[in-house]
Amino acid sequence: MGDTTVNMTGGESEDLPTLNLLHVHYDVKEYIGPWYKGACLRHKSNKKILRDITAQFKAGEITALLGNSGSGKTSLLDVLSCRTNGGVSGKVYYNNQEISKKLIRQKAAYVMQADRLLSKLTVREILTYAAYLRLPGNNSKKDIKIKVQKVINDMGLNTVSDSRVGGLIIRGISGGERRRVTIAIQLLQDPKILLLDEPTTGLDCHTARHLISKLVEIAKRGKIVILTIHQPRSDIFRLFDNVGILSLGEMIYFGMSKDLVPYFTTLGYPCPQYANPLDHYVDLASIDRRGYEEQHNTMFRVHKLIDEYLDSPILQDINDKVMFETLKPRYSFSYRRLFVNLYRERQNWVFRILVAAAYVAVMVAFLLRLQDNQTSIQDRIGLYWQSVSVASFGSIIIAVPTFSNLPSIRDVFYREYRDGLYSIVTFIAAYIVHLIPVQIMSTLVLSAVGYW
Ligand SMILES: Nc1ncnc2c1ncn2[C@@H]1O[C@H](COP(=O)(O)OP(=O)(O)OP(=O)(O)O)[C@@H](O)[C@H]1O
Repeated sequence: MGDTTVNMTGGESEDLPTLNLLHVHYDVKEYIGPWYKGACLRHKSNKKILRDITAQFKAGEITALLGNSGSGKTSLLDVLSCRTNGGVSGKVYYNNQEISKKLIRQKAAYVMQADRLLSKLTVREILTYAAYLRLPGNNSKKDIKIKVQKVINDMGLNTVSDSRVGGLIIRGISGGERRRVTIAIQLLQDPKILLLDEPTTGLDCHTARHLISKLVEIAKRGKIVILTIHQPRSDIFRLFDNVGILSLGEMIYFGMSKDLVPYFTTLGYPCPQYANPLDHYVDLASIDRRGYEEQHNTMFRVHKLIDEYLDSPILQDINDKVMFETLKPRYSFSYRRLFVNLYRERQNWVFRILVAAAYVAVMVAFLLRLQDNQTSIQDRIGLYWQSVSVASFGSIIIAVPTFSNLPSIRDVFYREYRDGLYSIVTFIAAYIVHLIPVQIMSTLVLSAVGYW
């Protein structure tokens, strides 16, 4: 599979890198009771943080995750970045490859909420030291300088590149610029996936919009950009390609931002004329805990929204896309490659043909002696029994040349299985499927000779 295939102008080619989630659940163990009882004596309970999350994030697109506090936005980013401390079930794939800590370290960068920057250094110095620490040692001084300048340009930090960052006592660059420096540090490694936990928190509306515009530009260069956000302005909402709204750890909407209002309108929740759609629908997905009745009513509404979304064509469409992109291609590529490899193994084919030809010769010699009378019936039955067993005995003979090929197939399988490219079942299924045409051909030949 190709990697980044989005061009610099934002134009997309067919094979975009994607991050797919399929029925992801995230649970943590909670210990209830006083701490001095220790982990063994305290009552353990399973806390469900995320339930049945299916989503697709594509390169070139920016996705915002929203929801009230505690809805599971940060936890979803944690799952995507393999930073969880509980049990994650379901599948998360990057480009049809199941994610692992190693893969995520290579492909993704995570920008946390807090900006931890050394106050006495300038923006350029901070980025240069970060580049020396993060980039491989074979980068020359000149390469580092070029990369630092590139991220400075990308994040629009040119005017402050030689200013000190500053801190609480001595003021330096602004809050928005500090955020952009933090993001620029992560961009040094040219990640394919950029995850940002509430990047606009603490910024005024104008600075927040400017920051999101920069992230849109970064996404257009072929990155997958996913961020969590609280109450974005409506002009910021329009910048997002996709929106995911979470409540109680479940999705109530995941899809294109332009489809958000039509989707909720069909459910009977149109957006009031002058309201910000995101504010309105995040409110709709929130639990009001001020009183029993309010809590009961809002809980009921949220569960209804979750059920509606689970039955929606939007989720069905995402589900189909994720299934298609994760399971089918790997199966078919595994099958196709095995087939091409085995097809080109001439000795394998020669043996198969020789076995079939030898058996046909025996059969013909035997059949020629048979006559059309009562005594030959027993011989004919014996011949048919023999023909049935030829497939299994033939396979044992054919296994001799196949075994010479097995070590390489086995080694490739172990490597790719460890990399999470496919499961054992997929590989065995591909191996069996590739044999079907050969088996059909040889069975047809044998049956035809037997019949005539
Ligand atoms: N390791 C953990 N152990 C126990 N509970 C956890 C753990 N991680 C998350 N949670 C709980 O899961 C829920 C979701 O947390 P999360 O931080 O993902 O919410 P959020 O939507 O990002 O909230 P906020 O907007 O306030 O940051 C919360 O109730 C939180 O307490």
